[in-house]
Amino acid sequence: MWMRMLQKKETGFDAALLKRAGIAKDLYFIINPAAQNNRSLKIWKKVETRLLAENIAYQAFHTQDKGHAKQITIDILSKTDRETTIIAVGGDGTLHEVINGAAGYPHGIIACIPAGSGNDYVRGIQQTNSQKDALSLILSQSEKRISKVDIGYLETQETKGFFINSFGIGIDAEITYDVNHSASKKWFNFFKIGKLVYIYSFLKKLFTYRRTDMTVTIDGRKHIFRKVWFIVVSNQSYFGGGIKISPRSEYEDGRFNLIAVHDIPHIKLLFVFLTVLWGGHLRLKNVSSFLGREMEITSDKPVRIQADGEIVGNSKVYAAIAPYKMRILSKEP
Ligand SMILES: Nc1ncnc2c1ncn2[C@@H]1O[C@H](COP(=O)(O)OP(=O)(O)OP(=O)(O)O)[C@@H](O)[C@H]1O
Repeated sequence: MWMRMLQKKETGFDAALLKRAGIAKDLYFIINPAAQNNRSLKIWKKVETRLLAENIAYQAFHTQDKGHAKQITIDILSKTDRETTIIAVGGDGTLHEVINGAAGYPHGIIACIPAGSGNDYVRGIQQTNSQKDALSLILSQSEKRISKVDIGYLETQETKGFFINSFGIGIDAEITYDVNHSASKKWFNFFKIGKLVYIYSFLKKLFTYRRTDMTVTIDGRKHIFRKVWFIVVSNQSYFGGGIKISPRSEYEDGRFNLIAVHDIPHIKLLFVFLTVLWGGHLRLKNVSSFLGREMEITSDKPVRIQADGEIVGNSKVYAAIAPYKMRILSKEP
């Protein structure tokens, strides 16, 4: 009976119901129905079927708009001090919002059922991009699977908040903007090749993007890069839907890895992306790599900035490792 009541609740909140169910950690699923061009709902149906079959108590909330996943997360975590697992059913954008809602609540544990187009978080941090494995991980409720992961704090002229994967300034953010506003994303997702949309957009931007000079300060030390294609500051290895741009990133070491790709011709940029396949890009002369806790980047001309695949600003960004870690569920690498 209580199971049925829990499943029906989509917008309410009643921790007492879960307490009566007697489970160690409360489970809340936040589903973004718009992720992967609405395919996420089919994924959620499969998850729901398994939850029902295994008689698992949970609550589910569907987001109604951008920003809603953050608000739902705050609503859940601010009303309890019980161990609470919040599961984003969506892509990196949904997870970005959940992280922003959960930051500062030590009883929150974050997980993700991959249902987006790129899914860099599950690839790099959760360590599994299989929906089935992700759900098993969530249902195992094992303490051993909870890792304490760094998150980044970021400020631009337009916004401030947290990120978990990376942020980037330059052509990567222009591609992010293009992908999120193009009709082609729908078609790539339709044919289940969602991450190829980034490559398609990259090829479109390659000959139109205007490189700019950027000034970077890393833990107080200043560097100037000329004709920058992009600078990415990573907490984990992957960005752009599976590109292993930052293979040396460790998400528990209290440092970011900054990679700047600068002052190279168009054709060589293609070569850089080929060498990424085996990590060879880090040995190229105009690919610079630094580790640090605090970074400030200023571009000479306006250029977009993305964080976890969401556009967060233009031209100037400050970021630092946040003072607290995020508890996340992850498979052993
Ligand atoms: N109900 C909703 N309607 C429209 N957009 C929404 C809704 N809920 C969330 N969003 C927004 O949808 C956007 C895309 O979500 P998300 O990034 O999770 O999926 P994706 O783009 O398919 O995946 P990825 O980022 O991994 O490529 C996010 O910016 C999020 O804020």
